[in-house]
Amino acid sequence: MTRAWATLWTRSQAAAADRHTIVELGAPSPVLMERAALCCAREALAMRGDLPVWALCGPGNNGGDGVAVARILHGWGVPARAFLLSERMSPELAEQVALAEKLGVPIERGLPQGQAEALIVDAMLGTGAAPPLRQPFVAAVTWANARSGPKLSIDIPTGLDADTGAAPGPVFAADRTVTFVRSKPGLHVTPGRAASGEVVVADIGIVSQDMSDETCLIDPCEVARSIAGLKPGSHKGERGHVGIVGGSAGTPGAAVLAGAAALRAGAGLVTIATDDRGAGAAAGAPAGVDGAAPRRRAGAGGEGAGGRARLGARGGPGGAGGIMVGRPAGGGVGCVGAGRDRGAIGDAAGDHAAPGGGGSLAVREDR
Ligand SMILES: NC(=O)C1=CN([C@@H]2O[C@H](COP(=O)(O)OP(=O)(O)OC[C@H]3O[C@@H](n4cnc5c(N)ncnc54)[C@H](OP(=O)(O)O)[C@@H]3O)[C@@H](O)[C@H]2O)[C@@H](O)CC1
Ligand SMILES: [K+]
Repeated sequence: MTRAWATLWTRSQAAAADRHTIVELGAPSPVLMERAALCCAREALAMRGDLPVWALCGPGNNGGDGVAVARILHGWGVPARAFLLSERMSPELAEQVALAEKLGVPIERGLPQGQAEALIVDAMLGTGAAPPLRQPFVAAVTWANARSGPKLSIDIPTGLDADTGAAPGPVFAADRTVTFVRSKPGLHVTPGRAASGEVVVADIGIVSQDMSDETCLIDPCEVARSIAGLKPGSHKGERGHVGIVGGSAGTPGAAVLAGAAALRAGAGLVTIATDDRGAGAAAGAPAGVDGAAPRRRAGAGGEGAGGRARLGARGGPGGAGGIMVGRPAGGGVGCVGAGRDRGAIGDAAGDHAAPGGGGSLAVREDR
C-alpha cells in the first residue's frame, strides 16, 4: 500500500520515539523488538525462495532484531542462522541470543564461511549508528555486497547515514529495507535511495510524543492531484506564467528541462532567465518557453548567472506567478526575488532523476 504524505523520522526523532514509548509509556522493549522481527521475518520468507537465511548481527538492538528474525524463521522450519559480528552486546541482544540458543537456533561468531548462496539479512547497524562505518562492519558490508543472493536490511542499510542518505564508506546494497514506524530521510535521498531497494514501513507500535517537526515524503500521486486541471479551450494566458532562473555555463540543460516540465504540467508560458550560453540552449526549447538573459538582454535587469540576477522587468520572468531558481554552477549566488506573493522553488536542476517516473518515492506500509 502506498501512502500520500508519509512522514519521516530522523535518527534523533526515532531515538526520542523509542524512549517515549518504552520509558514513558511503559511498552516493553522486547515486545517492540518481537514485532519488528516478525515483520522482517515475513519479508525474508517472501524473498528467500529456497535459500537459507543468514542474519549478520551487530552489537546493538538492530543486531537483536536480526537474532529474533533467525529465531522466528527457525520456528517456521526455515534454515536460518545468526552471525554475531561483534564481541559487545546490548542487553536486548544478549536476551535474544540466550532465547535463540535455548530454542536450538544456530548462532555463530564472525562472518559465514563457504560460498553457499543465502538470503542475507543486514542486522548490523540501525538508527543508533552514525557513519562513517567502523570495522568489523566495513569488511562485513563489503563481503555481503560481493554475494549474489537477495539482501534485506533491517531499519536502514548498514553504512548509510539515516538522516542525509550519504554513504561515506561501503553501504549494504539491499533489495528491500524494512524500516520501523516511519521511513527515514536517508532511504529516499541519493545515494541512500539506491542502496535501500524497496522500502517497507512496518508499524511496530512505537509512538512519537512530538509531531511538530516532521519531514514529509512527497508522493507522486499527491503531486499529480495538486496540479490544477485545464479548462478545455483555455488560452495560454489563463494558464499561468512560470519564470526560471538558471542555465549557468556548463549546465544549460536543467533550465530547459524545468521549462518543459512546467509546460507539461499545464503552464501557459515559461520564461527562462539565463546567461549567454544558456540562452543558446533555451533557443531549442519547446514552443511556449521564452528566453530572457539577465545580462541586460531582454530587459530582465541584473548580472548574468554566476553574478546576481534581479527580476522584475516586464516581459522577463519577473511577471511570472511562480519562479524556479536553479543551483548556480561554480557555487555562485543564484537568485532571489520571487516576491512574497509568488511561489519560489530552489534547485530545479533535477540532478538525480527518479527512475520509473518517481515511483521509487512510494513506500509500502506493513501493518
Ligand atoms: N527497543 C528499541 O529501542 C527498539 C529498537 N529497534 C532496533 O534497534 C535499532 C537501534 O538500536 P540501537 O540504538 O541499539 O543502535 P544500533 O543501530 O543497533 O547500533 C548501535 C551500536 O552500533 C555501534 N556503532 C555506532 N556507530 C557505528 C559505526 N559508525 N561503525 C560501527 N559501529 C557503530 C555502537 O557502538 P558504540 O558507538 O557505542 O561504540 C553500538 O554498539 C533500530 O534501528 C531497530 O533496528 C527495534 O527492535 C524496535 C525496538
Ligand atoms: K541494518
